[in-house]
Amino acid sequence: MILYLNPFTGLAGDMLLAALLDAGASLDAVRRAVDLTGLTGWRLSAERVRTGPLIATRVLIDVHDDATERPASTLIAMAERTGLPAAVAALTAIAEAEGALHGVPAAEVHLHELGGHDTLIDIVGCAAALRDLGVTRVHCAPLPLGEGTVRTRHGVLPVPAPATLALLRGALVRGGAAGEAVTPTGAAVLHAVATVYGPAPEMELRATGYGAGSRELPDRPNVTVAMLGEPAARRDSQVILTTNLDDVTGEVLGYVIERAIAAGAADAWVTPAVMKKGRPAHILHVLTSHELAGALQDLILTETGSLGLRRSVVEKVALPRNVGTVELHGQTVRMKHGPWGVKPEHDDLAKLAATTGRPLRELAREALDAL
Ligand SMILES: O=C([S-])c1cc(C(=O)S)c[n+]([C@@H]2O[C@H](COP(=O)(O)O)[C@@H](O)[C@H]2O)c1
Ligand code: NI
Repeated sequence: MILYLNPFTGLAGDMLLAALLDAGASLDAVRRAVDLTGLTGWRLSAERVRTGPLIATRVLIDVHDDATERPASTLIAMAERTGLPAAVAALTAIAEAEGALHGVPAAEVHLHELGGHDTLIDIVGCAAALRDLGVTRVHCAPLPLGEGTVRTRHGVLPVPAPATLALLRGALVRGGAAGEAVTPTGAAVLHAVATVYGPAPEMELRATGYGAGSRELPDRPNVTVAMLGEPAARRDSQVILTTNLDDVTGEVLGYVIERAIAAGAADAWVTPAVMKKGRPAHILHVLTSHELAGALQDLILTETGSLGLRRSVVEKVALPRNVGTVELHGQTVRMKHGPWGVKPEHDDLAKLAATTGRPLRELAREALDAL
């Protein structure tokens, strides 16, 4: 599952967790993960709230008699008990950022506000929610940096907070948004899951979630928006390279097709044509990924001697398929299962026909019977 985030007014750890819960993550799964940390006396709930004109989810964290500051190493050890690598990575990144900012080794960092229970619950909660939703890739629109100052136990700091900025190295950011729009906790989770910044990836949208922040804004809902989708693999963008050839032998055409396939082309073929001046010719077509298009273009031009070709971007539609096998006359034959039925792999049948001397069509029937 792909997650695309629109940090409309910003992104804090609690807003991200709320957005993931609103998009369908299980609150029980999140609570079970937090429980594994060994933290005691905490309660986590989610409520539907109005923020501006929108209804969104807000998370509420309630903790009794807990420490409000901790060494970073304590939080990391607690996160390690959850078996959630993203939670450990996020807390380790906070320790490293804080260590670099304050000039102490990461292992000796003592966290103030960031050492509280809410940091642990937000980070472990986000990691558990991402796992529960089956998220494998996170994309995010440019993050609004906010402006002003923030009062911390370090004293007054600029916004974005130094820890947030350190955690956002490599991220796409933009101006705008009021106050502390992105917090170190939100930035740490984005960092830990190797977020890709930019426009929404192509995906089939499955669910959306609105995660509310704690502040009310005068003119807009204070939300982070989560969009969940499946990769749009069935509509893969590819390139077709074509060139008209009236002075190339059949031998060269066959050779170029073989070389193109060996170089990774998805397919290569020729069609007959009658060109200008009534010349009989062939059109060579090579279907390829964008990545291989350059190399295949060079191959075609070098081997055919053509002075040019056409490139067009096409949408390739591929139905889902699985490959199984059957054993036939002591050999393995691959069987392609698609939505339309099953088909034996021709290359395997041809090999079997060569070694057994049996007719190809009979072997195809036997392979289907062997299923
Ligand atoms: O706790 C520490 S050491 C701390 C460091 C810094 C630096 O930028 S350095 C900033 N803060 C502020 O604490 C809160 C934490 O907010 P979360 O929502 O991420 O829990 C935030 O205002 C930071 O700017 C704390
Ligand atoms: Ni700090």
